Amino acid sequence: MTECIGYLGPAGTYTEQAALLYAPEATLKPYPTINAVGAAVANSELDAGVVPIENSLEGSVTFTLDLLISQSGLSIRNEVVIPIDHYLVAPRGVEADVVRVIYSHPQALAQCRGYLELRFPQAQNEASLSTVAAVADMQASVVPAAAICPQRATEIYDVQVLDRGIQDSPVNQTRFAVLARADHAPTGHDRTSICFSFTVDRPGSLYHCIGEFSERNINLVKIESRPTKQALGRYIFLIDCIGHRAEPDVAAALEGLRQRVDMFKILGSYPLWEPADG
Ligand SMILES: O=C(O)C(=O)Cc1ccccc1
Repeated sequence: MTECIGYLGPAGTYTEQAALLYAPEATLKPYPTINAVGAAVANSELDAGVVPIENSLEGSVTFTLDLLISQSGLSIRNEVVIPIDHYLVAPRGVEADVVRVIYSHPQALAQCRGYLELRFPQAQNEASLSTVAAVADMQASVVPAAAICPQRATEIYDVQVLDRGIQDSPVNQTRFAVLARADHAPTGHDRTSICFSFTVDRPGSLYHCIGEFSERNINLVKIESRPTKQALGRYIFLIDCIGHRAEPDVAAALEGLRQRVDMFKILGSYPLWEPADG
């Protein structure tokens, strides 16, 4: 049966591109927010959902991290990485020198921060739910507006392209997570994502947790923290390591860590993304 896969829409977003690359045969369904995609996966309305998780210029997409931390019944089943090339568009007849508002997804605005400060110092930046929602917001604007969007959106909407490649670095890649109710079976080239927190703050707590991996020669590829949202200065740590949770060394490290912490959650083991050109 064809899989039904949700994504942060509407049609034309970078997330849709990632979903198409991941599952060209699937039925794709757009959702307005990352949380809506997560909820639809968790309640079985969807087989899977694609959401952005990390960008090479801007770092983590915190909405997605917070969703993974808080929503039960949700795992990462795969990852997809695509290059991001931003276009600046305006309604036909609106030239760059009259633009007063620029709409986009907060990640896209952040990835073009330097360009916007240099070229549009007077324009106000406005957050939209996605880069394609930004084009609709721009068209509804009563003041002259522009939007930062993917090339695909310039084909879907009747807009004029003011500029392209406007991100602050030519190397701009986003990693997307494919969310499902279960993670992936081992492939031999996997990554595992976990999160955990401590109730009591003691010297060396985090050091000993990380030691569980280094003792077993397991490579950590990401570590960061999010606020618990319960008290200032209290954090949930997120770690990615190489290997699958079913591999004996990884399983032992995870068990060792679990015994050292108060909250522990495996967000998923899934195959490492392999670029098409190897
Ligand atoms: O808004 C989009 O098109 C998205 O898919 C989110 C996003 C925004 C900016 C870079 C990568 C993904």
